[in-house]
This record gives sequence, C-alpha cells and structure tokens, in this order.
Amino acid sequence: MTQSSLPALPNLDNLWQTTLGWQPTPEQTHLMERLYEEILEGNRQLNLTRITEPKEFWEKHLWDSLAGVFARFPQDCALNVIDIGTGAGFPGLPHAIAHPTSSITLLDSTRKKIHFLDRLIADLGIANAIALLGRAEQIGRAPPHHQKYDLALLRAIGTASLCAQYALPFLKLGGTAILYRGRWSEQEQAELESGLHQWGGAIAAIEPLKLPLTQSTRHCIYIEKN
Ligand SMILES: C[S@@+](CC[C@H](N)C(=O)[O-])C[C@H]1O[C@@H](n2cnc3c(N)ncnc32)[C@H](O)[C@@H]1O
Repeated sequence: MTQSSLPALPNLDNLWQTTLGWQPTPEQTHLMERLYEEILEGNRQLNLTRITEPKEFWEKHLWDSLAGVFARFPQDCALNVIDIGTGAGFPGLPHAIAHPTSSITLLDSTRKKIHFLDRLIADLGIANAIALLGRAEQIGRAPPHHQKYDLALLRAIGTASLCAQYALPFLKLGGTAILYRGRWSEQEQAELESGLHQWGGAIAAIEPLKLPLTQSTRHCIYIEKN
C-alpha cells in the first residue's frame, strides 16, 4: 500500500475546540495525520495497535491521550514527561505534538517498538520526544530518571496499583502520575489506596471522561507524589 492509498484522518478540528478548548495549528494537524499514516505503515510489520479505523484512531488514540492532561495542565507549560509502557507512542506522542514546550520520554521494554519510535520521531521531526528502551521498575531507580519528571503517563500497562508503583519513583516531589483507565470501581480504588501511602503517593483526583464520538466512559486517576 502506498502512502496515498492510506485512509485519512477525519477533520475534527471543531471537536478539539468544543471538547478540550484546544485548536491545533495546521502544523500540528499535519503531524497527527503523519503519525496516523506511519502507524498504519508500521502495523504491517509490527503488531502496534488494533485501533486503525480513522475515527476510532482519532478518538481512542489522539483525543483520549490528550484529554486527561489538558484537563489539568495548561498547554504552554514546560513539563518533563515520561510515558511508561508507551507501545506505539500513546499517550506520549500526541502530547509531544500538542505541547511543544514539554519534553517527552517514551519508555517501553520492547526493542522493536523503540526502534519503530526512533524512526517515527526522526521522520516526523518531533524534536521534543525521545524513545527509551527499558523496564519501568529498573529505569525508575536509575539516577538519570529517578525523581526527574513532573508528569508520568500510563495507559494499558497493568493494574492501577502496578502503574502507581512504576510511576512514583520517576516523579519529583509534587509531580503527578495520570493513570488512564476505562471503567473504575470502588474495589480498584481500595486496592490502589491500600498501597499508595507506602509508595509515597496520594490520589489527587478521579475524573470521569466521555469520549466525544462513541460516548464511552474513561477515567483519569491523578496521583500526586508526596
Ligand atoms: C498494551 S501496551 C499499551 C501501549 C500504550 N500505552 C497504549 O495505551 O496504546 C503495553 C506496553 O507496555 C510495555 N510494558 C509492559 N511492561 C513494561 C515495563 N515493566 N516497563 C516498560 N514497558 C512495559 C509493553 O512492551 C507494551 O508495549
């Protein structure tokens, strides 16, 4: 398949504005289109994502990645951000595009995904993102990364308690981890809260979100390092 025969992302710029109060620049819109194309291309060799239909990609990869951060952090803030278990670059890459003043580290333990991300970042010229190979439980203790980040993003890498244990060593005091969850139950919350104190964190907020096209429910769990 050539690039020109790939499906195109829908133009939903007005939905960015009405749901997140954000208007991407033409360059940012173009970068998100390129990101979509490169992931479709990469998917032909690597098992990167099952979300490939244009509207679903827009909603579940682009919008979902950005909504939880836009709710709490202004777009012009300069944050040091780590995306733990980034896979094909989510939620971190949409952040790198939408927040050019922040620095984003995309961490994953799978070598072929990191190779893919290295190429993708270079092809798209995303200067504020780097890909890093390693396991969260080791990299989080290493001096270049221990307590160095303002924000940690974790989507689809395990239970909420595991995510918190991965994230907290990376955060500076007062830093925030955002756990992207689907449904959220009292039982998950109780499990998370039972360990958080000893890991040095506390739940700062739990925000339900509705995806704008399918109206599916998501939750963002904000954990503050204390
Ligand atoms: C289901 S994918 C989710 C990818 C992406 N966050 C998303 O939401 O589309 C989980 C990713 O986490 C990575 N992973 C799992 N355990 C990890 C660990 N301990 N440290 C770093 N990466 C890990 C896997 O290699 C995989 O790419």
